[in-house]
Amino acid sequence: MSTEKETPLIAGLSMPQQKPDAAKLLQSAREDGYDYVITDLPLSQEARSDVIALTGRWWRTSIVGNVPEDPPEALLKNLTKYLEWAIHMGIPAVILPSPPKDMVFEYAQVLQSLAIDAQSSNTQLWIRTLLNEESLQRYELLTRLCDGQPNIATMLIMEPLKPTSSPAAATASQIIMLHKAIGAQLKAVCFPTSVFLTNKRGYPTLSKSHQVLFTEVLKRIGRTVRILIEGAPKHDIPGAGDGMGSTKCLPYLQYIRHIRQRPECVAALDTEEASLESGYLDSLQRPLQPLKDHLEFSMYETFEKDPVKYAKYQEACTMALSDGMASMKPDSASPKMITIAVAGAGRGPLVMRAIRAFKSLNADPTAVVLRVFALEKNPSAVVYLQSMAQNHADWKGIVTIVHTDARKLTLEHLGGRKIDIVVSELLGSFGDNELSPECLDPLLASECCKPSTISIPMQYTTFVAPVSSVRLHTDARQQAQVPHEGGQTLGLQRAMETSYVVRSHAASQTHPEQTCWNFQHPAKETGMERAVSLDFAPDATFAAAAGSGYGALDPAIAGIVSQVLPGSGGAVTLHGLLGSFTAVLYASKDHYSELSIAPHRFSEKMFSWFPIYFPFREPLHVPSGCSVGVKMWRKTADGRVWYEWCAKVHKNGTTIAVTPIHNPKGRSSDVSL
Ligand SMILES: C[S@@+](CC[C@H](N)C(=O)[O-])C[C@H]1O[C@@H](n2cnc3c(N)ncnc32)[C@H](O)[C@@H]1O
Repeated sequence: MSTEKETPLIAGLSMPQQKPDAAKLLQSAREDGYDYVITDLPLSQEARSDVIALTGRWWRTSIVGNVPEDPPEALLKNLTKYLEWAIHMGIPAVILPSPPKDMVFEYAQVLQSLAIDAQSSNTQLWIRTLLNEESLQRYELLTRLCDGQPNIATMLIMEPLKPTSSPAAATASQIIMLHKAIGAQLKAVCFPTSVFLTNKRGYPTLSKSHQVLFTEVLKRIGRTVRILIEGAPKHDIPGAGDGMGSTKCLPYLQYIRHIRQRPECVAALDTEEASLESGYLDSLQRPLQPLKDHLEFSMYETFEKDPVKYAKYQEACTMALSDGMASMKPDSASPKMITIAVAGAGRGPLVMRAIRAFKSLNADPTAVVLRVFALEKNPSAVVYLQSMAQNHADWKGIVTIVHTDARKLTLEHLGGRKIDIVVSELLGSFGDNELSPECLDPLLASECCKPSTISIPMQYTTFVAPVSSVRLHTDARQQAQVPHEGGQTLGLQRAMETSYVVRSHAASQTHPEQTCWNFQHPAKETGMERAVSLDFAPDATFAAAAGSGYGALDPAIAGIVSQVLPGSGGAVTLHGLLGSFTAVLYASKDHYSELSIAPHRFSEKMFSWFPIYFPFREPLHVPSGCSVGVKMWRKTADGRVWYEWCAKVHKNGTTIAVTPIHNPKGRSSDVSL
């Protein structure tokens, strides 16, 4: 199925020999199917025929400006003139040279004030960046100097890859750098016509390594990335394709489209999961607080579309029921009753799955029967549950709705019956951050439960990893200005001391995640507070990008990137921490069922949870060979739970840099009990 229309590949063409006549180039490029063309920007007072040939609409939609690679001094002198004109014309994006080697500070100074001006015309500034450490570091320094200015982004220039004795290792190190670029606001990828090889039929094709890199880009940010073909055509194929234009560049576009249509790219971009997620993609959300707030109907509906979560719960219920039935002593007098309480039933999907699990075991009704209590504190959801209990054939006579906070359940609510199995889904992206422990522990310790009562989930473990992403950091900073409750803006301190749920393709996890802490039900440890110190050593540096880890990583590529590469502990800039969790729903001698969003064991195709981002107030630079120490706390007091976090950079026992402790006393963000 072609989905070209829904997710257009936005491709542009740059043919330096045809400049400056953007009007002519645009006409033939569009006939060939390109969406936009690149033209060198004029210096003020330079006369150009295309300025009068094209109306403003074309400049605003179909032209990307290019700042020529002048010598450094001339570049700095002319930058303002070039950009003033682009801003005046409302050109959507301008491509700029990489910062000159010894003039990054000077370049940043001019660029930052121009970028602020360019915001008025929504003009993005794309900095040419090569896929090598030096070029990426220079770009990163530039963006740090420009203080995460949101309209400064990177355009990656694909170069011919050097022949190497180990192509897999070469591709792996390129992928690591690619992930860094994606985390650094990658907006466009440029293929010079010279990187294309020629296939047997004379058509352009990319090397295997370039194909892997490009596929990775499409899988991650294919919905937003711009593609650019640059340079004179090198493949002259008479009568090739159906393009009408005279650019002879159609075969390059056809090849790019061909890669875009590969199943792995289409799968990553066009599944229902991807379209449901797209609203969340790279957009920071405050975590839900289902205990304090009442969820809306549409939110329950969205949750219920998850193809994995409920299947896993049904699996776990089946395991628990079958273990429970196997251990029952036969009693001919009356059937045994198994009592399940669903704590936080919402609209009832877990009730349904518990019933289906019981039915799947084909138990003899004279020997065992099921009772289900659906506990819910949201009055609107209770209305729905009541309707289900009265009308759904599978629920009638089995399900009782109890409108209560699970912490306040009494034996009276249950007609004197104690609970055998508590099923709940009170989990957040960081496992315990929707206060599952605070809700389940009182219930499991109450008169309603027995020492043998089983909880599904039985336990959950929280993970954390350092993350590099200019994009996430910039977006968190922007939250400072976004009006929140009561129309108040958050302010910078609060914005950077708040955690955000985000499905990000623009974040690269720099080290494998490590275990933070764990909660078990029934509780094995007393107290709800936790603290952990973690050390992320430099030699473990890898680039299993957070985005991909969450579902879309090609196992072949995952195999490559998770290798520890020689010299891979290079310098990196961290922008915060990425949290995730794994929940063991049920485990026994014979059975095991879990769900997980931890990148190392992600439950494929599950989209109920996205990772949680804890920002650092300022980016933290980690020089090559240094370790990162992370400390996190879960604190509780006065009916509130909150997290505090900080990090340090150290080498051989000496601390080189630290972040402040974020969110002390929960002054900026917390979860209400
Ligand atoms: C994340 S939703 C899950 C709903 C449903 N089980 C599902 O999977 O779609 C959590 C539900 O638990 C309810 N909830 C949270 N804390 C609760 C508590 N202490 N007692 C009763 N219900 C609670 C919320 O109102 C919400 O309906």
